[in-house]
Amino acid sequence: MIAPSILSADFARLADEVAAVNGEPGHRADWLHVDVMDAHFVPNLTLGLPVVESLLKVTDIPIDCHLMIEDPDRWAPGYAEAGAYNVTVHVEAAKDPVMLAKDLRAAGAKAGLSIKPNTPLEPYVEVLKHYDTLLVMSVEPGFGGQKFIAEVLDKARKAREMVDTGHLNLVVEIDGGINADTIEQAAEAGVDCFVAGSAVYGAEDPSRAIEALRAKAAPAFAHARQ
Ligand SMILES: O=C(CO)[C@@H](O)[C@H](O)COP(=O)(O)O
Repeated sequence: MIAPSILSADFARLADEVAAVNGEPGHRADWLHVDVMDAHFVPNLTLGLPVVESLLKVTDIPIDCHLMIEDPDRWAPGYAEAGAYNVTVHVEAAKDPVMLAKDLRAAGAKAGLSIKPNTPLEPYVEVLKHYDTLLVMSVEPGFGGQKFIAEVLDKARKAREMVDTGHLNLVVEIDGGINADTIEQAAEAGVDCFVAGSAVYGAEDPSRAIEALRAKAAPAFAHARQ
């Protein structure tokens, strides 16, 4: 799956920017990645629930909210109640991630857990049994257009192995620095869903960029599953 991140879109023309990734099958975003930043958990400020509510009115692409905020236990369920498809919180910020996953699911969303590049996976394997998505950050959260940190692929590989052996049941998603040069390595590592901001919205034709990313990932994705 390809999930364009609207962080790299033109915020003054959001509805048009969303329409630009809602093309024919093959050119269409599978999920629309929405980065919520609070200027506390990360040093950047983006958008919040009112904008997500507006986006939900203009698209049927499942909305994948990535909450880079403090106190997600308090704020994240609101995004699920609004109708976001997947709501991801940071393990470094959640106070009770197991209870939070239950709250998100009870509100009708998939529950996602994100880990920063320097956060190890192992301590959270039991917690991840309550989640539907693992978002492996391949840049420090906060800004688009950063360089891919290849070292995080070990975490994606471990997660894939646990999914394949039935220890976990989740979508492995990666976020940060994904482009035509890096997507193959991520697909080889067993990633299912690729967030791409600048590689999609920095392209002249975002829907063609999605198609190109998918074409790069597909053979490596298939190879990793042989
Ligand atoms: O969460 C984040 C950044 O914190 C991402 O979703 C970025 O929006 C990805 O942008 P690119 O690295 O693909 O340009």
